[in-house]
Amino acid sequence: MAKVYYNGDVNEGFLTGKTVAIIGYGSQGHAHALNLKESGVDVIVGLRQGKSWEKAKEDGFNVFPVQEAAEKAEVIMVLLPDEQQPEVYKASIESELTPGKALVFAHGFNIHFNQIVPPSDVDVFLVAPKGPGHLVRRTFTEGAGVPGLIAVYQDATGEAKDIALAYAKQIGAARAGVLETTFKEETETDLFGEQAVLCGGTSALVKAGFETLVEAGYQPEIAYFECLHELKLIVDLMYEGGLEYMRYSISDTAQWGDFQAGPRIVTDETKKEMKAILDDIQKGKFAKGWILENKLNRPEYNAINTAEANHPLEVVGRELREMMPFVKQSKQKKGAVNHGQG
Ligand SMILES: NC(=O)C1=CN([C@@H]2O[C@H](COP(=O)(O)OP(=O)(O)OC[C@H]3O[C@@H](n4cnc5c(N)ncnc54)[C@H](OP(=O)(O)O)[C@@H]3O)[C@@H](O)[C@H]2O)C=CC1
Ligand SMILES: CC[C@](O)(C(C)=O)C(=O)O
Ligand SMILES: [Mg+2]
Ligand SMILES: [Mg+2]
Repeated sequence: MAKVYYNGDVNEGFLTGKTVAIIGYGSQGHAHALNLKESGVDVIVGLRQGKSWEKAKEDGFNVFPVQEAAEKAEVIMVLLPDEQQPEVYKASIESELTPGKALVFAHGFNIHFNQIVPPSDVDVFLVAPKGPGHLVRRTFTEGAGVPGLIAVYQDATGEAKDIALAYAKQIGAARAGVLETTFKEETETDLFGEQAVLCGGTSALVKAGFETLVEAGYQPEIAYFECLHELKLIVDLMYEGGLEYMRYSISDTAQWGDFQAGPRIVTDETKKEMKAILDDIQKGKFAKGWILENKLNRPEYNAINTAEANHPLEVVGRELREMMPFVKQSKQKKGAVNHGQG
């Protein structure tokens, strides 16, 4: 079994006396900055002028233009959107990477796919929470945490792994468990997970279920509750106790249906497609396409995004959630709204 690091295994002292610059104050950025600050770490934030700048200031941070923040810090955590990172790195971070500093990421994309090539005399590592930033923040405030991965790409100081572990501990990840990996493994598994299972696979499953019921004449509101709203309640049980606990809680009728229907939905064909998706990731085909899509100003991304927002599932869901004030809406992932509450 792999070594899993918990709080007691980690010496947070490796961050003592170091200033950490959090570059970006979005989903991950606000969570890392606030969790580190509340763990006693000296944190500054690097941004461009705009909404996030104001939000980070409201949250009590000293905020600087990216280059100034990178200049002031020993540990520079890059929490900008992946596609923005290479340009900002070239313009404002590279020049501030004096020997012995640490360049840090929450995802290995730009290092693994050679979009950022750091100098050899700095530490380069990643601390990648295995969960959305708003949950990294929310769980931390609740005394819990989201698991994380660390990986060292360059160890110029001889302390890169210890600093990575200390960072992971101070954002709360070692409360849940931290594993060591490589940039390659983190990048490929993260892309696969979000595409095939967590985001792509789940969204497609929910939509197909909703459409099947509505096309058969059932009420959209019932289809929404059945295929989307209740998914959270079912996944919560899996989170707490695996498939076993979910199946313990559901009826035996549902469990028999699960055994019979599941393999008809996720078939050998589906698994073959999953393997093809993984292959595209491993060979760099997905990365190449995403980089190109951004160079072209995201024509396909924007068109799909608009169509998805207008899908009947989303329309009916918005109306139903209005009547459920207890369902939190962390509305603007990218907009630094409601970051404090997750
Ligand atoms: N989202 C998640 O939960 C997870 C993300 N990651 C990784 O974490 C990293 C950050 O992702 P995520 O948190 O989603 O990013 P976001 O899209 O939430 O980041 C947006 C932030 O970046 C700022 N920003 C964007 N462009 C620039 C720029 N050119 N110059 C300065 N600031 C800029 C925005 O400021 P402004 O308000 O001015 O636009 C905002 O503060 C990525 O590497 C991602 O793969 C890893 C695990 C999970
Ligand atoms: C599942 C999506 C994710 O990988 C994440 C929240 O971990 C991301 O890139 O946002
Ligand atoms: Mg992820
Ligand atoms: Mg990801």
